[in-house]
Amino acid sequence: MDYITYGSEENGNQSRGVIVYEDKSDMSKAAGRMEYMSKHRSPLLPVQEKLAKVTEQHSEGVMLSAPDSTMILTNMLKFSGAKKCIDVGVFTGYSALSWALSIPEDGKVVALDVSEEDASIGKPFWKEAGVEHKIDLRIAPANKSLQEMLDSGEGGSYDFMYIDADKEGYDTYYELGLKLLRAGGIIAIDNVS
Ligand SMILES: C[S@@+](CC[C@H](N)C(=O)[O-])C[C@H]1O[C@@H](n2cnc3c(N)ncnc32)[C@H](O)[C@@H]1O
Repeated sequence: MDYITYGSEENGNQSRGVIVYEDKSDMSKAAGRMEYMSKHRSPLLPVQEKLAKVTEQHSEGVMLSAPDSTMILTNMLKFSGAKKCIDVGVFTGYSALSWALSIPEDGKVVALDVSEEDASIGKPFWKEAGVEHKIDLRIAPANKSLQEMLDSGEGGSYDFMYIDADKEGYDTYYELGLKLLRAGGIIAIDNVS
């Protein structure tokens, strides 16, 4: 995870800003920080551990969102009282699971991916965690799903968006995200250094 941006000028937010969270030009410092976080963060829930382990066996298991980075974001979701989230790039469902665990019972995660097969790996874990009712999985290119959400009048209503999919699509996802987020909402973007 590299940048976190807040809100949208279009939605009237006054406090838009960018935090550079990780400087990949100095990997030794980054590795030190990751080691510190791994040692001092709260433990993962057993269901998160299990899904992470299953994902590691996947031929593209390296795509799994880093549990340490994900945990920072889940804390932000809890502190900010987020209810409505968008997960762009589901893979085996680890990030969607983490957001769903961090929002209230009536919250929702709209989870977007093109691979039904990979996303289906996560479904039993969503169920085991008791959060499957919060996750609305949509299998289609994310730009199409995001545009449909805007067209159906959901602009300015989301609290949080996590972008972790095809890099070519990031500009589009970001721009559509700015329209879908409420003022003060958060967009977190993975791997953009
Ligand atoms: C790095 S993985 C996501 C990892 C996931 N966030 C996690 O928690 O482990 C990237 C995902 O983006 C998906 N993807 C690629 N192109 C896409 C597109 N155009 N629209 C939606 N998802 C896409 C891939 O199928 C893949 O599952």
